[in-house]
Amino acid sequence: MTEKPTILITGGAQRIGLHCAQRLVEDGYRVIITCRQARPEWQDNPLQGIEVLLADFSSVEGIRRLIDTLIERRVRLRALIHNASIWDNDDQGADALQQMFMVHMQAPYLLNLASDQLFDPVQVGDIIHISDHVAQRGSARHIAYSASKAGLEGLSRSFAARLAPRIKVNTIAPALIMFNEGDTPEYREKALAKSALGIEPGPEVVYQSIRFLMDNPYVTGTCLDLNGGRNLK
Ligand SMILES: NC(=O)C1=CN([C@@H]2O[C@H](COP(=O)(O)OP(=O)(O)OC[C@H]3O[C@@H](n4cnc5c(N)ncnc54)[C@H](OP(=O)(O)O)[C@@H]3O)[C@@H](O)[C@H]2O)C=CC1
Ligand SMILES: Nc1nc2c(c(=O)[nH]1)N=C([C@H](O)[C@@H](O)CO)CN2
Repeated sequence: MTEKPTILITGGAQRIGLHCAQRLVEDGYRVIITCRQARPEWQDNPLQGIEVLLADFSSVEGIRRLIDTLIERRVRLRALIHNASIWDNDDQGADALQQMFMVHMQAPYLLNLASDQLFDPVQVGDIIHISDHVAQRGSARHIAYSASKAGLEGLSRSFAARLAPRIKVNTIAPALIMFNEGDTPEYREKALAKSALGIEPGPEVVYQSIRFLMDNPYVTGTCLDLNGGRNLK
């Protein structure tokens, strides 16, 4: 029986990453996700068809440990989705920028540099970076976050040039996709009003964007704006 193509999603234990992992399993892929801690609910309800690798990107050692594990297991990736992210304000100053640099730039950078040992040498592969609409415009309340996401978009363009034609490399830049539990009604109303379409679309639209990029043989080095017309207001 032919082996299922494998997709790695970083930070895939919750929210957008987990939704996309579950949808890709439904599509017939073998999916590996990373997280820092296994969820207690997995004891009684293990994730179906999803392999979990523990990985903490707050240190270079933690990133390299993940890469070494993938190489030791001779994983051959069809796609690598850089989804892991810290969304925090700038109250922690230097630590905020350092940690967001590690997660949004250092981890994608080191994993992408290892792509010749991680991807199937025969079939075309995809690397997809999940950025944010604010990367290109800045954000007064999330300076380190938007700057590190802008760095991620720069990495994406450079790796697209370096890894072509074997691996397509792209970015998806969402605006609001899904709120967090603690978001107040006032915050939600304000956030919805920022885009022309004014909706909280949910994680399916990110999955649809991933499938578009994976299924299209002629798209690399691009950034897919997934923002509900946030730029129109
Ligand atoms: N939600 C939204 O509306 C929007 C999201 N995005 C982007 O989409 C992507 C997914 O968003 P969302 O699902 O809300 O993400 P989350 O805020 O839920 O974070 C995703 C995962 O990142 C992982 N992560 C955080 N720090 C580290 C670390 N040091 N090492 C390893 N993993 C880490 C966490 O893993 P762990 O399980 O270990 O805690 C977490 O589960 C992100 O890149 C985000 O920036 C962009 C615009 C809007
Ligand atoms: N890692 C994360 N990044 C972002 C999140 C999140 O929850 N985790 N949320 C947003 C918001 O949706 C924002 O776009 C509007 O509230 C942005 N990035």
